[in-house]
Order: sequence, then structure tokens, then C-alpha cells
Amino acid sequence: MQNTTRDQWLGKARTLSEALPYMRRYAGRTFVIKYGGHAMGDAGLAELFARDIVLLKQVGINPVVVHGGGPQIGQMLSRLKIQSSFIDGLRVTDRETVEIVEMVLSGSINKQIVAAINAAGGRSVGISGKDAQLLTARKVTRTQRDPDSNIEKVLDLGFVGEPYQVNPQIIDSLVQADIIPVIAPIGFDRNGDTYNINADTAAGAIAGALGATRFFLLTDVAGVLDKEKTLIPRLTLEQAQACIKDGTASGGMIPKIETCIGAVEQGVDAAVILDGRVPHALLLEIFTEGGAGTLIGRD
Ligand SMILES: Nc1ncnc2c1ncn2[C@@H]1O[C@H](COP(=O)(O)OP(=O)(O)O)[C@@H](O)[C@H]1O
Ligand SMILES: CC(=O)N[C@@H](CCC(=O)OP(=O)(O)O)C(=O)O
Repeated sequence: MQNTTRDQWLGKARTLSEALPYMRRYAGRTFVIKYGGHAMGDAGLAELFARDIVLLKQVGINPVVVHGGGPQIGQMLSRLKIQSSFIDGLRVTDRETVEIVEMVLSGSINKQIVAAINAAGGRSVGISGKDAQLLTARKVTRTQRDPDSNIEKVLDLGFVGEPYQVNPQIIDSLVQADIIPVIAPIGFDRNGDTYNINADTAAGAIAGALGATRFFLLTDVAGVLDKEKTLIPRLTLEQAQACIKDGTASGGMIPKIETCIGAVEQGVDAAVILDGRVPHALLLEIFTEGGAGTLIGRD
């Protein structure tokens, strides 16, 4: 019994000691963390996530949180009896829907995350892509070939946007004031229209514009899995492309990998896809030798 306790203590000490070189390496660096709607489902996990973000700040890293909330938007729309459909993983968003999307993302979810970080001892401020012109969006278009006529038609997704211009000044100002920014993926255009932006895409564009050292995508799988469902710990940009081409990645994993590739090409050192349902997934990934998810980097 006594030995177990001693071994446990030694184990904890070893883990803390192992973290030291990583703390040194990452002090002063910016990490962008995309916190997905599935990953934030459980209240206990959400509290641990907030504590981990505060810990990162405490050891000198500058965390920037970009959140999603797809399942929560879906719940609100069904409560209001508004139908919702998706094209290529993007929610078709009419004028009525974009109001609900903004209300759920910028209103309730954003403030819940901010409150959790503040309750864990951090100083956090919630903004959306509309604040200080952070995310100018342009309308997303998709085309589909009609199988009978073979004619390509343009599909209208409504107010679905993609980042066109990222102006990260407001993030820099918050970071310099030691505040942890929490960002809702809502954009605007010059006509004053509001756009619903996929949270992965928004986070990747922000990570790229900030030249972040790391970009983390917290999701509901261990990372990128191979065809035998085994976790792939590391992918080069070429290998990541191949995963999409050869069908290893499908569905929601495709835009995630594409976003990671885009972020690395824009100057992010490495992007990591990891399981947000694992307690302290971020800490394990950042401060331990093995890491926890799939790291996508230049080499
Ligand atoms: N090779 C793969 N490795 C891991 N997940 C994959 C792979 N191919 C497809 N997926 C699917 O991608 C999903 C993650 O994308 P998505 O559901 O859009 O996540 P989120 O809601 O967190 O944005 C996984 O739950 C899994 O079903
Ligand atoms: C255009 C589009 O599809 N926007 C997403 C925005 C939220 C999101 O991306 O949330 P997750 O990261 O939790 O999936 C949506 O409406 O669901």
C-alpha cells in the first residue's frame, strides 16, 4: 500500500518534471485551440478544459480559443421547429437561421466558455468575428453535377461564409493584456450581413493569421485513424493529403485535415487533431513525450 502511494507520488513528480522542457519551449508562444460542440457536451469535461486553458496561460503560453457549437445550434433549431440541412458538412443557413446561429454561438456558448475560464481563475473575454472586424467573410458556394443532364448547378447555402480577411489586431491586444480570447465563428461582410462560418475553418484561418506555434482541433475521435482504426500519431503534409485521396479520412475528418494543412502552409508550426472527450487531452498532448492525437507538420 505504502509502495503504491510512493510509486504514485514518483509518477506524478516524473510527469511534472517531464513537462519542464515543454514549458520552457512554449513560453510566450500562441496556441490556437478549436473547441468543438461535441467536445464541450459534458459539464465536468468543460470544467477541466477551462482549467487546462488557465494552466497554459499560467505557464506563459498564450491560448486563443475558437469554439463551435453545431449540436447546440441543432437543438435550438429543433426547439424552435426550424428545419436544418447540410451540404458538404455545412449548415444551409437562411436569414432566420443565421440569427439563431449567432444567438447560440456568440450569446450562450461563448459566454459559458468565458465564465468557465474565469471561474477557473483565468481572465477571459468573449468576442465574435464581428468584433473589431476580426473575420470578414465571403459567401461560400458549392456546385453539384446533375446526374441526368450532366449540367453543373450552383447550390445556395445562404449565409454560410468562409474567412476572406482576418484582422487579428484585437486578439493581439487581448493577449498583450494577459486576457484569454474566446472567439465565436461568426463573420460579417461589407453589406452588413452576418455569416455562419464552420468553426474548424474559422479557427484554422485565425491560427494562420496569428502565425500560431500550435493549432489544436479538439474533436470526438482520438485523432486521424488508419484503415485498421489505429491512431496515426504523425503525418507530413503529403501524407495528410494522401489520407484524403485514398479514402482513409472521410466525412467530417476531411475538412479538419484540410484546415490543418492550410494552417501549416500559412505558417503554423504544427496542427494537432485530438480527442476532446479525454480528460486533460490538451495537457497530455502539450506536456508529455508521447502526445495524445495526430500531429500534422511540414516534416
Ligand atoms: N480516418 C478517420 N479518422 C478519424 N475520424 C474519421 C476518419 N474518417 C472519418 N472520420 C469521422 O470524422 C469525425 C470527426 O468529424 P466531425 O464529426 O465533423 O467532428 P466535430 O463535430 O468535432 O467537428 C469522426 O467522429 C469520425 O466519424
Ligand atoms: C456553416 C456551418 O456549418 N457552421 C457551423 C458552426 C458551428 C460549428 O462549426 O460547430 P462544431 O465545431 O461544433 O461542429 C454550424 O452551423 O453548425
